[in-house]
Amino acid sequence: MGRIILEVKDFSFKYRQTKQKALKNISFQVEEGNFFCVIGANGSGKSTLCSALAGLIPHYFTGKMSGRVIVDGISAGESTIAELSQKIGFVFQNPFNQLSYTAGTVAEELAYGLGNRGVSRRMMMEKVEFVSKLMRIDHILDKNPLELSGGQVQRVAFGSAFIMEPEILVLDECTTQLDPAGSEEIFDIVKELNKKGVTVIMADHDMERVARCADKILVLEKGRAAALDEPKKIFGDPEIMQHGVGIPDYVEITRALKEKQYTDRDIEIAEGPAIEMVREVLDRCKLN
Ligand SMILES: Nc1ncnc2c1ncn2[C@@H]1O[C@H](COP(=O)(O)OP(=O)(O)OP(=O)(O)O)[C@@H](O)[C@H]1O
Repeated sequence: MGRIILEVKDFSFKYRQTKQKALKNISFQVEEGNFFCVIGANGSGKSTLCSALAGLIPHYFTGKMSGRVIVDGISAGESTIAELSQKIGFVFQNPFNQLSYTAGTVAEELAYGLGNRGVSRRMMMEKVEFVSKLMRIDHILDKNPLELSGGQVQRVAFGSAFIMEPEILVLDECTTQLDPAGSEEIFDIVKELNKKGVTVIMADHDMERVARCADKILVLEKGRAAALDEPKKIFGDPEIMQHGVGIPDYVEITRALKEKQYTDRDIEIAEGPAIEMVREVLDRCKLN
């Protein structure tokens, strides 16, 4: 087992305005370099968990909290958001909430966090240029962030997170404003960063994407951890849909082939191996 970079210990949280707890006794560990996904029905607590990992709980959202979130040895509850931001970058569902609202241009918005870190002006400009090209926003660097479309703001939010070169990225349904092609383009960048060693924690509704990316999956159900395992075990469990989550199409197809005894292979969760299985079955049908 690799080094544990993030640990959640018996964590519970209730927003001040609500009666029910949004998270109940959640415990898990994330290994450095892993791609860790969080899935669950609407309202199951995914965003609340992401907020706790990024330190927005308890520093921004108030309520009743117990248990601990430990990020690379630091207790999130006892350190500041500024300290945590040295280690964690996040992109949230609503990118407009992530704008600084003090920057006059996209370039200033991207450089905002670097300014707080005392990075030299030359270095800042180099980094802004690199990240803006990566996120394909180099043509809007002089625009006011408040005049951008949702998709552009989402790209700026990603750029602002990437520019800080965090060890951990927390992504909460972070491509809601992008079209499918834009969304895939950004996930290719996220996967590339993950390959280079960045730990990714991602809440997402797209089960194909989760199955393709995740090393481990946490299933939340009404604020509780309903399951925690590798993708093949999670999606291979016939009971998984009872927790309010969908399964990738590839699992449905390969499970049907297995149940109807067209194959004795195990279910597949990803596109490539699932297509291979369907081909094998078709070839065998042709021979018979
Ligand atoms: N800022 C908030 N103030 C009060 N209650 C909140 C707040 N944010 C979330 N909640 C409540 O906490 C519970 C968990 O919500 P949360 O947004 O974490 O779930 P989710 O799994 O991310 O849902 P979705 O998939 O719809 O984004 C819900 O009952 C929700 O109403």
